[in-house]
Amino acid sequence: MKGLEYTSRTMSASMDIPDEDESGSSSKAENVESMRKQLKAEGEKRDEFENNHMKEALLASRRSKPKLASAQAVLSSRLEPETIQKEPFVTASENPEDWESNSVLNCSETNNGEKEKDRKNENTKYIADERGLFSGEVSRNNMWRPGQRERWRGKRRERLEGRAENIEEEDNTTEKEMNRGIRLRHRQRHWRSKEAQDEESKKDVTGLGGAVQGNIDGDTEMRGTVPHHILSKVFANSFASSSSSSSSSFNYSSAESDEVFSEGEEMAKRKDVRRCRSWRTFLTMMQWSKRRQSSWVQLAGHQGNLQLGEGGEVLKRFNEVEDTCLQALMSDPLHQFVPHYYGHISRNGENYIRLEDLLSGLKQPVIMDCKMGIRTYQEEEIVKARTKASIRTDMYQKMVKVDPTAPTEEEHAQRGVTKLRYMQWRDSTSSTSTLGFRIEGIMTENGIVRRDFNKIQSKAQVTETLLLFTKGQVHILEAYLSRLDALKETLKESAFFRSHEVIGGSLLFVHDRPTNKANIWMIDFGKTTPVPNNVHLKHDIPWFEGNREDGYLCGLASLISLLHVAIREVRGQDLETHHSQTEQIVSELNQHQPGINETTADFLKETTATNHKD
Ligand SMILES: Nc1ncnc2c1ncn2[C@@H]1O[C@H](COP(=O)(O)OP(=O)(O)OP(=O)(O)O)[C@@H](O)[C@H]1O
Ligand SMILES: O=P(O)(O)O[C@@H]1[C@H](O)[C@H](O)[C@@H](OP(=O)(O)O)[C@H](OP(=O)(O)O)[C@H]1O
Repeated sequence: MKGLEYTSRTMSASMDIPDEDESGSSSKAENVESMRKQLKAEGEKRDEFENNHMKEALLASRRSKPKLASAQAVLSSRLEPETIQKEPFVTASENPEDWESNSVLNCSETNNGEKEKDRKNENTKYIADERGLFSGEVSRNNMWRPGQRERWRGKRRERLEGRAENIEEEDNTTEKEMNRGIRLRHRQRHWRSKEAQDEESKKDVTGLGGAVQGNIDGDTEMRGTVPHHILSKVFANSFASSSSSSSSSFNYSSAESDEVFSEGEEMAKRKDVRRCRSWRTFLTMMQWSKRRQSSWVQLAGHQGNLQLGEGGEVLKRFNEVEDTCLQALMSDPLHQFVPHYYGHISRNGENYIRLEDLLSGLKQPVIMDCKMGIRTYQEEEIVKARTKASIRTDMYQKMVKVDPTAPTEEEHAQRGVTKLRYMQWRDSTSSTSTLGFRIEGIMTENGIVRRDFNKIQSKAQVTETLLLFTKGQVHILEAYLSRLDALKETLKESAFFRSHEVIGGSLLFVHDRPTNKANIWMIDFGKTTPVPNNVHLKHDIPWFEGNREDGYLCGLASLISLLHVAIREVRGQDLETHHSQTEQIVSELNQHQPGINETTADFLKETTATNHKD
């Protein structure tokens, strides 16, 4: 698992924000204060300018309705936005690489309750600070000590171009204070973004819908809001990480930014640079947007049920059962395994659940959807089949396509089957009934989607598919294994899991080589229902009608066990290769040094075996 990073909120909670150094002389404090004023004034102008372009960009993007790639599986965004999502805009690294990788890290934020509370308090403090410190007019020229301005400009340019680490390394207290000023501002913006996001989520949960217009609390900083839900989140993260880490890499570079401005030219050039930066921001934003939209895919499930929202979130057709579950899950230990729930939204008369896009920030996601449980139909389906069974032609056709001999004579004659019959047949011909899960679909690194796993049933076939999915990369298999172990532990503590029959829920496996991330998420709660208080589900015992058992833990245990098998297989193959290589070395040595004794040969074999094991 070395080197592989989880994208879970818990494990990625490393989005560190630098501690403010409270010490310092009063003159330094004055400098910082002046700096803040300076930054505030500059920032407001720049924000206004950039936001105008951002708005144009968003309008243009709406007009052009960005196409979503991959004909097989990617859904096109068919919805016209009615309203604009309100999120605070946070300027950020212009390097889209940073945005993407950090967007995933953003997730970490919701997991650590105490830490988050502290940060929020801190944030409140910063907002108060800013209101106090940044108010009033500032005369720029009297803010600078001789030479300080040039140094600062140089450093600022460097920072924008990708040498943030140098700034940190410079032993110049004044400039460090200045950078702290910037970080303070970025951090403040970051937290405002988060607060506004939280605020919006709350409104959504209470049923007010996702779209809110206007400023929050009349805060003047909110003038700079950009109606891009995810972008602001990503920007915020990007900033938090870029400002927090001295090793942040800004790969962005430009010809203009290499120039050193003279005093006289300074203002005009700065304006130009800002304009260029705005356009660059716009272009990179569009590129980013196009890229991430094209990587989103609906692998399994009802085609057309899901789509990528305007703001980058996933919109799933509203289902009250699922909505209720997601709300409950947000305050359950399982929330770290569930996409973040942002409430619901109405578009063109249709209601949607807004969910975190689990592929966001990934460049070449490889995905697998495993439907969990020893059955995929609810008990009510049995009742329906007994009472008012409707004959499904579509299901008959799906059945015949997989196995023409599957329907009975009667079913052939009526060219239809009941839903229960079809679902039971699906469960029994796949690994659902025996292993407690089945593979629904896989998308490979090159975007090819495969859903032809209907007949994969035996342990050997599943193991082979797991190896195909991970390309036999042990560190990925191990990362998944570890995540499943963590899920198993969390399920034991989950009140939600104890009290719900989970039918048709999936585990979404996602790994991404370029960003070195792997994760497993619980999705699809459309058929997850609470059981009466007197029913205590075990999730790992056989089902019979009435006991509501779903066998979710059977499926999890099978998956864990098969991942072990897959790992052993890869290791075994590696070991075989190592053995044959060692044999070859020994025989070559023997040719050159005929006296090589058996102990040396054994030692060599043993060493390669031990190395391999490590
Ligand atoms: N939050 C998410 N982020 C990214 N992709 C998602 C997300 N939720 C779902 N998907 C994609 O959509 C697919 C289907 O999701 P889901 O199982 O929730 O749909 P469904 O229509 O309810 O499925 P079913 O027909 O099995 O009930 C998943 O396989 C996955 O590829
Ligand atoms: O995967 P398949 O073989 O295509 O079969 C579908 C699958 O079992 C879905 O889970 C089920 O929807 P529900 O989970 O919502 O019942 C759907 O029923 P439906 O056609 O009645 O929607 C089936 O057609």
